[in-house]
Amino acid sequence: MHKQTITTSTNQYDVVVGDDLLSTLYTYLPKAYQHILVVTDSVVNELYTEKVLTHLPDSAKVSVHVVPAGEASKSMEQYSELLTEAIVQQLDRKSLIIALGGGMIGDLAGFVASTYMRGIDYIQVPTTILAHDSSVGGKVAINHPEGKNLIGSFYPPQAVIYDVSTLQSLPDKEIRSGYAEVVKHGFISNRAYLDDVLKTDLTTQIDPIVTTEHLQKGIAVKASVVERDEKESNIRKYLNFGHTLGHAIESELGYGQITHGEAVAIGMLFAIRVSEYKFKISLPYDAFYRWLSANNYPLQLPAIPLEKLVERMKIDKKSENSTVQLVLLKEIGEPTSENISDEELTDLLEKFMGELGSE
Ligand SMILES: NC(=O)c1ccc[n+]([C@@H]2O[C@H](COP(=O)([O-])OP(=O)(O)OC[C@H]3O[C@@H](n4cnc5c(N)ncnc54)[C@H](O)[C@@H]3O)[C@@H](O)[C@H]2O)c1
Ligand SMILES: O=C(O)C(=O)C[C@@H](O)[C@H](O)[C@H](O)COP(=O)(O)O
Ligand SMILES: [Zn+2]
Repeated sequence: MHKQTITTSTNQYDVVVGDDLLSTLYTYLPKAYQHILVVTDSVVNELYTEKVLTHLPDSAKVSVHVVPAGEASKSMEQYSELLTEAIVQQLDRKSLIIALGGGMIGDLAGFVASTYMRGIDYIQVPTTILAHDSSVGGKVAINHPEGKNLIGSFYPPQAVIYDVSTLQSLPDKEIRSGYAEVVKHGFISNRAYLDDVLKTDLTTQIDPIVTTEHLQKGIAVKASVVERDEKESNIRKYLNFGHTLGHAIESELGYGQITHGEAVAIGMLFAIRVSEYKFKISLPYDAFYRWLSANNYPLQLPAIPLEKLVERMKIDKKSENSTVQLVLLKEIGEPTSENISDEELTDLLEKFMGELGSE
């Protein structure tokens, strides 16, 4: 078991990573709760809810709310249903929400926790590789049809309890999606970590020891950023590497048509190309492309009109005065955030989409 404490200017909480933590979940709760609402999705519910329920204290009243699996549930409708559930179950200010699942559940349940009665406690119990990223740092949100995560808050959990044995049941697509964020943490932090991650073969059974090491390093990268800039005034933007285009692709194709990580992978390829062009440098675009291709990431998209992508990118939360900001790399481990005009963005996107090809 590995424990890391996240300390920001306003908060402190533990991120505990280890095997079979679901069966000792109650020992990691920061305090005793009389009333607990477990929020999970329809897939994770079948796999892990019972284990969680068996190991919560008998003294607590526990209810479960199951949301349909998939990105489409990070919606106003599910948010509203969950708030109604919290009211019906009579959760009060001393109650706890347990977000049991991947990033979709963490973001949705965390946003409910941040707004119900102006904020109640919640803990993150991540069950995907991707959620090494989403469970840490306190960004919680739902999507709007116009754009990803447009409605949300910064609201840290009381604890993150990451039982990595749950990762054994992940389908290949979700392994790929999660590893894209691991690679992102490599690109924005250091070459040795990146090179190590790009040696991973995701087409064969993942090695739990190697993956756990990758996840712990990713969590450490994320922690060091959010500890210094919790509310994204400056360096937290770097965690958005690959996301400006990635989010535009997700919302334009329709939530859930492509996974978050798969879209971010394409976004990172674009950000690398733009970095090479802007800073007259060479980055490992080809090596990264080969790794993505060898691991079956979808690299050709249905044809999307460029102006639609540009419009979507302008809605991104980093934009100021409708000017798109892209996170670029001056070199591996040296991210920067740069404004880019619509004209330049359109030209660069056109070239990149041509290079990538469409379905
Ligand atoms: N808040 C943040 O900082 C942050 C960071 C990164 C991503 N995100 C968000 O996270 C979301 C993506 O998260 P995700 O990739 O975990 O998606 P997800 O939560 O939708 O999970 C992906 C799929 O895997 C299934 N699943 C989950 N755990 C499983 C397990 N152990 N075994 C088998 N199946 C399992 C789910 O039912 C779902 O079908 C996106 O909405 C993204 O915007 C947020
Ligand atoms: O924690 C962050 O900050 C990130 O940017 C992490 C991203 O991986 C994540 O997808 C996040 O939800 C994106 O944030 P957003 O502010 O662009 O919605
Ligand atoms: Zn992300």
